[in-house]
Amino acid sequence: MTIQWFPGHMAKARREVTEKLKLVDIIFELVDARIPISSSNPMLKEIIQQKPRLILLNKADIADRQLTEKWIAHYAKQGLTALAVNSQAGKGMNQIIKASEEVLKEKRLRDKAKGLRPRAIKAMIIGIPNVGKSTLINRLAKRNIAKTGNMPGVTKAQQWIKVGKELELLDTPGILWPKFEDPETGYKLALTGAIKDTLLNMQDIAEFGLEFLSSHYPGRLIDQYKIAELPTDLLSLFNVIAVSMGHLTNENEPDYEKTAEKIVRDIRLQKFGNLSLDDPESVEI
Ligand SMILES: Nc1nc2c(ncn2[C@@H]2O[C@H](COP(=O)(O)OP(=O)(O)OP(=O)(O)O)[C@@H](O)[C@H]2O)c(=O)[nH]1
Repeated sequence: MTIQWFPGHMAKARREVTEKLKLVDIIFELVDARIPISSSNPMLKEIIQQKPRLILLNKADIADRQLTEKWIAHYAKQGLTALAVNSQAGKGMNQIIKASEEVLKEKRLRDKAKGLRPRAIKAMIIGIPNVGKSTLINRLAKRNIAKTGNMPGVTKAQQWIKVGKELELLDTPGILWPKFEDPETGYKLALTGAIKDTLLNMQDIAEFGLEFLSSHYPGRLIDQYKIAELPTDLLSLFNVIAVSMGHLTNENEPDYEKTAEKIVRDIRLQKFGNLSLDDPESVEI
């Protein structure tokens, strides 16, 4: 199942998030550590207004560690706190509570000065489909609350979950749409499994992936497909991989469809190791 983000659906998603915003002190903006910008919502700031936000770079276990550090430093320069987390393994969960307290420190001091009793921080998770919202909720709750799956758009229910004494989390995340502005973002979302393949042309996705790998990780490309030397043009590279992998048609021509599927699958299965496709130095922010 894929959410088709028609204007009506976007307006509804926005309304739902705006409603829930009133209930919480802080937003946990969940993004994919491999594509922090491409997996963010283009209107988040406008939607949440002044609400404090903690950025969680999820799936950090399969992202390029150096780039994740670069992203954290990049956000810090903007006065934003970002944490690398791995919701699947439950790594970084304690830091989430500590960082929330830090982000809300001044507000909590002001509340104290007003004589208000300290209470648990109320939070909600917001993110695009398939970024790991349900997995994170289940990890923080230490039990299965929400439905998870490797398909965008499968989250339901609504209640508060106690996470220790300090945090209460809405059990239903806010789901917002990804960016659609440029084809590059689409390819990155497809390569990380955030959107369905059928929304884009498989050969275009593979081509983008190959171009990215040849410029950023040529050694891994050579090793994975046992290529002697990287051709400089993409068509020759496609041909070399097709031959090397034995993806040929009955006429012994390169089978572009099969080869493209193989390349995309291999990227998603981390056959090239940990990859991050957004770099704060090259992505337009
Ligand atoms: N490697 C890795 N995979 C993760 C992590 N967190 C979630 N996943 C996987 O990502 C996929 C999507 O996770 P979900 O929790 O269903 O994502 P969601 O954001 O709730 O998705 P929707 O319900 O579609 O909005 C699942 O296959 C998870 O196992 C993580 O930290 N690391």
